Amino acid sequence: MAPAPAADAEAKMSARDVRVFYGAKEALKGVSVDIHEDRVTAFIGPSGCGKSTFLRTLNRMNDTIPGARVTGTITLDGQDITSPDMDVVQLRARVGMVFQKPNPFPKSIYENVAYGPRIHGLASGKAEMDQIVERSLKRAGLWDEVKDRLADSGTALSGGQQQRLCIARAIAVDPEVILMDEPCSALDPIATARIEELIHELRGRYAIAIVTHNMQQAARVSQQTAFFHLGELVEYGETREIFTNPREQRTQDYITGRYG
Ligand SMILES: Nc1ncnc2c1ncn2[C@@H]1O[C@H](COP(=O)(O)OP(=O)(O)OP(=O)(O)O)[C@@H](O)[C@H]1O
Repeated sequence: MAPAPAADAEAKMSARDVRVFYGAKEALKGVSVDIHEDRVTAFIGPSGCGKSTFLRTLNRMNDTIPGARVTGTITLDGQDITSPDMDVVQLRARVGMVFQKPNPFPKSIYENVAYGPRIHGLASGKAEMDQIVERSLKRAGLWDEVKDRLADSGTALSGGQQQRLCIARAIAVDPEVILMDEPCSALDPIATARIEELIHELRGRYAIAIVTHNMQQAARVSQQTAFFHLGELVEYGETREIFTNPREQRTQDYITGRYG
């Protein structure tokens, strides 16, 4: 196999030769991908190919899985995040995550957003916290729908609203990167369209990486695409190229629906 290319100094995050083992099983086999500040990067591929496993390496969520082991280098602004010295609580504030199933805390809408800034000491008082909550909900496109009921429970919102609340919660701690793991798969088409619009609006402010099994969605929201198959990164490049002129036969077969 060719040696992994050097880290891209322009990239927000660079993964090089990343391998993930669950016990003895190698689920990810030497993946090298860059995440850029001003772009949305989509991870696509058939079920079980390792998309979510790779996404989780970017903020060390695999640390929470017993038996999981990660090798290789992953940098954030040039700093190696795999180092044992890395403060993972700080890392997960800088590299936030939104999950497949909306998972608001069983607390008020306000508290869902204020929780992170409070534990990270980002607000010096109530007025500042109110501002953070308002700004985060506005950026997540939810403010107008909830501004008159901030004390209501986050879990009482619709699925799409709950997912936007989770995005507001991620935004509230002022992250640099947002990871989204199939954020629309539990949502109806209207709520999905709303999240896709939101991803467009957030691009440029945050580096975004999204796992999706929906190729149309990858084509709509991303500028870069990485195609995974059986734990390998088969092809990575501009979304337009991947979908119109893939270099690899396996990519061609996947995007034309031959498997998946
Ligand atoms: N916690 C775990 N323990 C053991 N094996 C795991 C674990 N999580 C994932 N795997 C295995 O690692 C491989 C990659 O899984 P992963 O969930 O990353 O794939 P994926 O491409 O995101 O799939 P999907 O689209 O179905 O979510 C699969 O073979 C899966 O069974």
